[in-house]
Amino acid sequence: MPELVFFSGTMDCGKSTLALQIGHNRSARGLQGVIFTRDDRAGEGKLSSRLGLVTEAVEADEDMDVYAHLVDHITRGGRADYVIVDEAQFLAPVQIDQLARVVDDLGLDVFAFGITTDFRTKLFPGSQRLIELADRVETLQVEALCWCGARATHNARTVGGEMVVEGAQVVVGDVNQLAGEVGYEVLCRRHHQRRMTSATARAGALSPDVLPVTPG
Ligand SMILES: Nc1ncnc2c1ncn2[C@@H]1O[C@H](COP(=O)(O)OP(=O)(O)O)[C@@H](O)[C@H]1O
Ligand SMILES: Cc1cn([C@H]2C[C@H](O)[C@@H](COP(=O)(O)O)O2)c(=O)[nH]c1=O
Repeated sequence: MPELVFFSGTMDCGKSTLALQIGHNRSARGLQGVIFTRDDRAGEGKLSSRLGLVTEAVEADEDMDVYAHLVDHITRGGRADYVIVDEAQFLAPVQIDQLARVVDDLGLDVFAFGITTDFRTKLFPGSQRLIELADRVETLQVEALCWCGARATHNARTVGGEMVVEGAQVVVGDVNQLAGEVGYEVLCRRHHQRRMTSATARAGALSPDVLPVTPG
């Protein structure tokens, strides 16, 4: 049975790498996929992984009907044996419904990859709809880690290493940005709740100890 599968996790946990691997393994067996993405860091119409691999993809603009695009592709004689969607959190809920229709009406597997929550721990609308509609939600096996060594479960947005909690939901960016730039850092829940990034934890460790207070 064809499935809609949502591979979800934090930033930097290997989602795009897995998307590329799934595509590679299928193309090695003669299958042809259609790859969609939206707002990849590498630019329009790209699916890129931090391991250095990149492939061409169809940019799923906000007003694209993904189902209609695939029907048109097939009608024109194009092949579509399966579908991959990276940065799926950026898709509109209606586009996730279209992906479900691709599974149910066109009989294709759809593998969607995306982060679940934004820098304020709120679900992205696209991810919410995927959780609602997917046949399976899979967590990636390779854990991204918080600076403390615990499994990273949340995404923080940072400016100069300090966590910010206000701003637009969508700001394309990366982890390990230079000081002063807007960037992201993955944290465990405890440190996300306490707004402790690796930079603020380091600064705290370097500050001189407070003198012990002796009862007078
Ligand atoms: N130099 C490296 N050597 C080995 N693995 C790396 C290196 N750089 C990145 N990675 C791996 O790539 C992962 C990020 O992969 P990527 O597919 O770009 O993540 P995502 O799409 O989830 O943001 C990291 O968690 C790490 O496991
Ligand atoms: C947390 C968060 C992330 N983003 C952006 C930053 C990146 O461009 C992508 C995630 O890409 P990755 O391949 O999973 O690393 O999402 C955002 O726009 N808003 C956020 O709150």
